[in-house]
Amino acid sequence: MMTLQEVFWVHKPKYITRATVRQLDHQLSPNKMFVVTLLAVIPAIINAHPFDELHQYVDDHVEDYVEALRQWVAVESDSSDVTKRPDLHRMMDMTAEKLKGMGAEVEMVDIGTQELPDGTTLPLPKVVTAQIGNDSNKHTVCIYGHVDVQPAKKEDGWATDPYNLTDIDGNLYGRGASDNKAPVLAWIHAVEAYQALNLDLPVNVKFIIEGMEETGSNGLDSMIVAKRDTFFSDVDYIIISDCGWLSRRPALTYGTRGNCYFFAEVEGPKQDLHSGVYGGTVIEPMTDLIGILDSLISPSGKILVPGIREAVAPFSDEEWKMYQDIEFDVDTYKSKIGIDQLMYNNKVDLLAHRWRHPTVSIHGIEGAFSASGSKTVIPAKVIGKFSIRQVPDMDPAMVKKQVTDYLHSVFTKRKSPNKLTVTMIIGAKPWLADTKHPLYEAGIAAVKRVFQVEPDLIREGGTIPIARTFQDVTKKNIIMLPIGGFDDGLHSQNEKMSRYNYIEGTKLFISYLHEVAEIK
Ligand SMILES: C[C@H](N)C(=O)N[C@@H](Cc1c[nH]cn1)C(=O)O
Ligand SMILES: [Zn+2]
Ligand SMILES: [Zn+2]
Repeated sequence: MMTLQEVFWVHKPKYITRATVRQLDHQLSPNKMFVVTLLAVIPAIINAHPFDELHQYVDDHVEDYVEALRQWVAVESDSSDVTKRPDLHRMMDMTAEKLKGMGAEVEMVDIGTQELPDGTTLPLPKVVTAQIGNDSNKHTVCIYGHVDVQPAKKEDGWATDPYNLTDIDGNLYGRGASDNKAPVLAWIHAVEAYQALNLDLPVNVKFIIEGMEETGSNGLDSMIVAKRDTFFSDVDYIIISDCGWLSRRPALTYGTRGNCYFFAEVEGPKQDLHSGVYGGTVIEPMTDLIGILDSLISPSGKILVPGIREAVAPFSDEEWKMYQDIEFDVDTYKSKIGIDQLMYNNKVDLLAHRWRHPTVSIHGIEGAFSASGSKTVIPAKVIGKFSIRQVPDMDPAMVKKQVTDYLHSVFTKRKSPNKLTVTMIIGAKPWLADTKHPLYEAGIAAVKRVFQVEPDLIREGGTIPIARTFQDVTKKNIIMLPIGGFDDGLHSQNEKMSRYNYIEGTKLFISYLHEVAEIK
């Protein structure tokens, strides 16, 4: 006769823990009334809920999780600053070590070099891939995240040192805390919790953690293509947690905008000039640049580049209805960002322009005088940096041509002797998922278990450059399962991750792994 332990591992009831089975087996196997007793205990065993055990484990390890985040935030892994590249390499090593420490099969994949504007090359940070579990009877999920960050300096207006995680009133402040270090750690801790309690992981788990997301995921597309028939061959689903909720209500994300990032360089005299001595005689590169940048968008937010607005997929009644039902308070939004007047006054228009319309943002001008104080200079060469967020059905290749042709035509009308060069350095496509896919049902169930509410189904205005490549190359379904708060201040001063979102988010991931395993 089978022991109770064997019976249960064969039939795998939903909520059984190994510990419970071992204990009962020890108590019951000598009993001649085995079958009768077994029938009697089944309901009790089925109700033995490992989530309580797992969630308790998470609650017991909060300070360890905060310490792990502190160590990661301390690394200035800014992918946009080449002088920080050694820190970025160290960050990738730390990520690999953490995954190795939990018994994962880890590889650090060399994705080549990056060409800098001066023609020199620099090694890209290696991509960390990892695998935990290889059971062909289970689904396999691949969790994607990034451990590079946006630039941050205390002088930018941070209240605390951006690289020293600071705990104030339950919020953990630090660059990269929410984007994307805490969510990556939360996934690792979710898997660790199963392991620590000797619970069978419900699915096989793979990780892909990169270090160039914030600059457009350089080198990652080709790695995905190269690994399509190896690393990805047994992956069923891809999970990304690199975005935030829209309100205090948890959310599942089904779309991201893409991004086309441009450099417009205007070159004039061979060096900077005294504005008193030369001003009025030279045609200034900065004036030309401001003129062409001003031609991109009207004060009311209308994109003026011909062809861009025409490419946008129409806004359907169904979408309008969906947006109408989403929890989003316009006044809270305004007060969180500290403005009285927005481009639009109503919720639906605001959400639509945040998620499913393109927009132009002007980010900065390299070569322009920007320090405090007054310098009377005519900069000789300036590079305007702007981006256009992409939505269905825009095509970055088309946008590149539209923007380049348009800026040259505006520049030509100025009859300037200066030289204009337009380059598109990032061309990331938008991504959209099918919310009817069981991955989303699983997300709803996991959110309900942990937060006792239905999640909102939302889109993300930001870009996860690799999302669309994952979809197009691997043909796997993707879900975005955010745990960031709506007010985390990504890319901004005083970025934070709340303890609540970090810890309850870890529990959400624990539950989600279980729900994904249930997908037929
Ligand atoms: C949403 C994600 N956390 C993020 O911040 N992505 C960046 C990626 C990007 C796009 N262009 C350049 N970098 C973003 O949306 O800005
Ligand atoms: Zn991110
Ligand atoms: Zn980011």
